[in-house]
Amino acid sequence: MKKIIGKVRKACDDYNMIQDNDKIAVGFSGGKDSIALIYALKLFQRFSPNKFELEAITVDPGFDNMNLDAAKEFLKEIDVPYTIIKTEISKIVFDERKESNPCSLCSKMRRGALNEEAKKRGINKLALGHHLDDGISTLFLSMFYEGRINTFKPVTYLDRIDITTIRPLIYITEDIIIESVKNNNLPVLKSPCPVDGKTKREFANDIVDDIATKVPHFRKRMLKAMQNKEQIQLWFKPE
Ligand SMILES: Nc1ncnc2c1ncn2[C@@H]1O[C@H](COP(=O)(O)OP(=O)(O)OP(=O)(O)O)[C@@H](O)[C@H]1O
Repeated sequence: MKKIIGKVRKACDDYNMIQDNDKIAVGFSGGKDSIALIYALKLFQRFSPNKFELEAITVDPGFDNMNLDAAKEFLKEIDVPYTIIKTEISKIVFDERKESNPCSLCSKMRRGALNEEAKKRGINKLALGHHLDDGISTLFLSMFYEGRINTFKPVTYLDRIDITTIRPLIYITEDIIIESVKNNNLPVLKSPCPVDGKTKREFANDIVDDIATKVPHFRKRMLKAMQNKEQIQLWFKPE
């Protein structure tokens, strides 16, 4: 966890993610990334120069096989207040709308429910568990499927609801998260989603993994490229 906390601290410093008196809620799916994020932020809270409150919120999409008992127990143990919002997202997305691309609507509805609950609870920062591999695969997906060079930002201000989204795991690769979750015995919920493992995201993740076996320091270089404001050379047409 030390490695993760150090990089969380660096990301928070580099992008001014946390200020004094912030009320931060972690969007907690039950998965490895968000549980690692909660644990890292809880440990970071002890020595962070900026004092902040921390809680966790889960949007329960309504899958039959989603059991959050172990997560509840863990969050109680580490003293992080926890809210679960029951929704009918899975029924709407899979049974009623029978979406051919369920991820997009599901994620929109989840984000909406999460933002709404955060607002209700007086939260001003919403922390999400996206890590470096997610940043790279999002960049690839946007090029492959949208024809633009784009990935999520480390910090995004949502002016409609006056909440800032932060992503403190952006400097951490997935393998470090997997190792840390295992070493610390964090209770990870297996994804209850029926399309888990079969999405475009997994396709992009596989490409990232494949390139990383062939290109030395691939993820580090991609991070550098994503942070590099100066050396961009593309095919812009003259104005
Ligand atoms: N049901 C949910 N309730 C609350 N927050 C969520 C939920 N699902 C996802 N999130 C938040 O959005 C982030 C990105 O979601 P995504 O579905 O891509 O999950 P992921 O990359 O598999 O991460 P995790 O391992 O935390 O599930 C998660 O890390 C988490 O912070």
